[in-house]
Amino acid sequence: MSDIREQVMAALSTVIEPELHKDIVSLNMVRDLEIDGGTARFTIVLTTPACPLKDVFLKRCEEAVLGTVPGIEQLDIRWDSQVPVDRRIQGRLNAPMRSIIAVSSGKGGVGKSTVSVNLAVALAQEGAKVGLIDADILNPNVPQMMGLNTGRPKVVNNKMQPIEAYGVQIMSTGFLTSPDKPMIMRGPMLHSAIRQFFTDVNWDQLDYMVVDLPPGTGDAPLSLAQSFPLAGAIIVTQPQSVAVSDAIRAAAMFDQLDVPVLGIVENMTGEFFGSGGGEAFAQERGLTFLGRVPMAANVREGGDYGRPVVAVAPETAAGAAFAELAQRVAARTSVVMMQNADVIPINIIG
Ligand SMILES: Nc1ncnc2c1ncn2[C@@H]1O[C@H](COP(=O)(O)OP(=O)(O)OP(=O)(O)O)[C@@H](O)[C@H]1O
Repeated sequence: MSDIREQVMAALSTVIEPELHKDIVSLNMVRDLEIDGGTARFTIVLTTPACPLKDVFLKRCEEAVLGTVPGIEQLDIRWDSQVPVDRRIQGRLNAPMRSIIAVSSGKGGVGKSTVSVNLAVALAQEGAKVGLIDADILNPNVPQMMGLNTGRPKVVNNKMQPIEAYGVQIMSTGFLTSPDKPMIMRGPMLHSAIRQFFTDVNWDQLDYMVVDLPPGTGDAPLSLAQSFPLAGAIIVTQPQSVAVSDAIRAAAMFDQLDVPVLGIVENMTGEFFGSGGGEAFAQERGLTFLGRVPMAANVREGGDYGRPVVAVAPETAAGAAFAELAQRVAARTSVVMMQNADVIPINIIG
């Protein structure tokens, strides 16, 4: 029996993880192999629950094992996932989260908060544990976009309780102020307010913390991007060239700060703003193009009425675009994290 197990493992070690370019056995993604008659049963541990490659793995494992290991006629694969752990978060923030993803834009109004909200909801729909910090302290839009009008968060053990909607844990200054009494804060106060959102909130153990940064490349986004250990940043742009030139500035800012750019999202494509500017920019700079989201009435209404389109209309073009976007972001985050020396990959977590 152990002989067959070894043969199955040897066959599986020819299956290469397409994005990490290593075989799935040395990555320790194959666990708990059992042979039961003609069935090989095992678990594959992915680097994200939102993995777009499950079908590819299934097919490649079948090709590797069936017909090469005598007596094995079928595979019974169970799926599990472990998002890599960014150790800098424990060291610098002591906050219970594995990775932090910033959503940014070169200028205001391009749909950064809309992308943050739908990305967070889509990742949660895939089974990830997700938090969302609205770091746009002076113009917090996340509560409205998530349909939350809840008042102040409860305090438990001297920490605020995050407020949950659509499976996502959320913290925003929108919960602490009212639109007619906006917060007046200067740089250092803004900064310590956001730090408290990481450290003084009772977050569950999260796979992904999505941070909706303030727009642009001014002091506030710059100092935030600099002081929190980001796995990487997403840049949202509209397709037209004026918007793209602002996105170029955002990319340059992250380069200077040594924050990896996870990729470019082109939002509001269609007749009005056109299409393709964000993708062309990504190609020119050697950045990943994460996808485009069409300009659609249901996206705006979703924001206005607090019903994220990826949750309430996943079958529409915009809903499907956000779901695909989330998978690409998750896959890209794993790849970028695994290249970072401060990250504990799945092959060590055991
Ligand atoms: N794909 C889309 N189709 C239609 N409307 C959209 C789309 N994306 C965003 N919007 C709408 O555009 C407006 C601006 O979006 P949003 O608030 O997300 O932008 P932002 O970049 O976060 O802005 P800010 O600079 O204020 O933070 C909102 O009314 C939103 O509903």
